[in-house]
Amino acid sequence: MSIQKVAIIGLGLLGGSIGLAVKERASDIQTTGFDASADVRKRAAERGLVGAVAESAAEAVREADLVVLCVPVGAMGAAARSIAEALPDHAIISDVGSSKESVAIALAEALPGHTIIPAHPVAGTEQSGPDAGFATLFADRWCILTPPEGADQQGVADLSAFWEKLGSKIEIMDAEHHDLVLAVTSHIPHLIAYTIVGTASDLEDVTRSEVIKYSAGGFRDFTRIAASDPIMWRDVFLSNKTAVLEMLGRFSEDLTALQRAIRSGDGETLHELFSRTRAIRRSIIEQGQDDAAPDFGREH
Ligand SMILES: NC(=O)C1=CN([C@@H]2O[C@H](COP(=O)(O)OP(=O)(O)OC[C@H]3O[C@@H](n4cnc5c(N)ncnc54)[C@H](O)[C@@H]3O)[C@@H](O)[C@H]2O)C=CC1
Ligand SMILES: O=C(O)C(=O)Cc1ccc(O)cc1
Repeated sequence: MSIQKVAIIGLGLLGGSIGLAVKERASDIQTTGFDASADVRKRAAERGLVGAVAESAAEAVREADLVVLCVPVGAMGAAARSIAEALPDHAIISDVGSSKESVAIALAEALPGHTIIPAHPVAGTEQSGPDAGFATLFADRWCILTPPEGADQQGVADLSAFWEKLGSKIEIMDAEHHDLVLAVTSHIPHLIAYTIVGTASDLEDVTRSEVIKYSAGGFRDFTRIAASDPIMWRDVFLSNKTAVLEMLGRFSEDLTALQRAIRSGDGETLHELFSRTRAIRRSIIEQGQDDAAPDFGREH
């Protein structure tokens, strides 16, 4: 069955972008939306992020074929519970959370018997809120679906077709693998950015004005990432604890090896690593995926 009515719960960057992308690229699909914040609901209505802004989560989902939960991962369980009584039996429940195993568990607990197909559009910016969304966010970006074992295949096909209409490329993998891969490619890079910007601001002999004045180089890229939403990222690290700690262990070992190379004057080790990483950056650019690199923010 093709999806005709989509309910979006959470009308910030991701929810708003889905609404705008549907309006621009799949205008035959009707959208309703709800956000727990009255201010966000008001702004969402002013910007026309969805066809209709509902006054409750239940009202938003009552006729939906697909519900997409676009709230911080720590709020997925509560958002799912808030739609439980009004959810049509046939509806697909999905989400856009940055971590997948814990979200899958929270959704399955809140909505037993429903078709749940978690997803993660690997597309975003450091901005958040109802003014941050834009229609092209998902164009040419991966959307990773993590259907649980035995998931309804028609539902997976319908959800894939929905994301393809918004311009995404689809990949399917299990939730545990997703969480390991994203720990390395997204979560730890954010943790490193939060750390380096925090360390610089803590240094007593580096004044705040010097940090700003000399931030034209690599530090500036880190400050963009470190400006990402604090609630969203708190929830990502708490929910993807196992994979992040596993990958952080490996990262610390590699950092210690570099520390040793610097201390012992081992230029060969440094040069070999930096050449390898330069080749990785170049191959990302050759594949037309340079937006996925640290300088990720796009004008919109
Ligand atoms: N920001 C990014 O670049 C990306 C974020 N994600 C994921 O998307 C999700 C949403 O992130 P953003 O849109 O960036 O956040 P956002 O902060 O822009 O929007 C989240 C919205 O959810 C609302 N909300 C919170 N709890 C709610 C509830 N129980 N019911 C209804 N509304 C509720 C908030 O009021 C807020 O307006 C997160 O799970 C995040 O991990 C995924 C890909 C990229
Ligand atoms: O702004 C950036 O650099 C990002 O990395 C955006 C982003 C944040 C979280 C995701 O789960 C996916 C993409």
